[in-house]
Amino acid sequence: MKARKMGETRIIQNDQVLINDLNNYHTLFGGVLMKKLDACATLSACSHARVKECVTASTDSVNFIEPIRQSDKVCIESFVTYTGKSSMEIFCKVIAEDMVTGERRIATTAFLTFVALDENKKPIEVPAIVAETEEEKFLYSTGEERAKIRKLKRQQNKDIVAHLSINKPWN
Ligand SMILES: CC(=O)SCCNC(=O)CCNC(=O)[C@H](O)C(C)(C)COP(=O)(O)OP(=O)(O)OC[C@H]1O[C@@H](n2cnc3c(N)ncnc32)[C@H](O)[C@@H]1OP(=O)(O)O
Repeated sequence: MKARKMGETRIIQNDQVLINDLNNYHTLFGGVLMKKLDACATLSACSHARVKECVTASTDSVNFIEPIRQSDKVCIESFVTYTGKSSMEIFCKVIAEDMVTGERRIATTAFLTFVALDENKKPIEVPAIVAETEEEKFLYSTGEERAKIRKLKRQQNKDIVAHLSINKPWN
């Protein structure tokens, strides 16, 4: 399977901040942004795997670094930064740009893990990824460590799930 360049998986979405997407503090709702990240990351994953279905397996912490205001333009960038057998790590970078001053700042970052599925909804192998720019090379070189932590967290979560009740809370 031929490796794909990170740039080929890069999705860029520019957006305005709509009034209905604001919270009580007049900044963009975190949940609204998370939905946008998931949508961009899906396109990055599918561009890499070239299959019909790529599902979100997990999301690492979403880091809300700076609030996003209504006067900002929001630019979401997502691209594949690391791959396993069937899984893909997608990095999302959100830049808020003040539309009056033009000042740009990193507002949010997140890593999401997607899994490519075949026609029978089973995990299917994905191509390797090739980093080209300095930013891409840094993200790739630190990917193995993040993958290890994720594996550990998955196991921890399995232990938690094994202890969860599925009884109706009111019984
Ligand atoms: C775009 C959307 O909105 S999709 C909707 C939300 N997402 C979903 O509904 C997905 C629901 N979950 C699932 O279908 C399954 O749990 C799957 C497909 C994610 C994993 O299926 P499993 O049968 O557990 O597959 P398996 O154990 O073989 O793991 C497949 C790969 O996923 C990775 N993986 C599975 N769960 C996780 C997780 N929580 N975090 C990170 N990676 C994970 C595995 O490490 C493995 O990677 P590799 O192939 O690169 O080694």
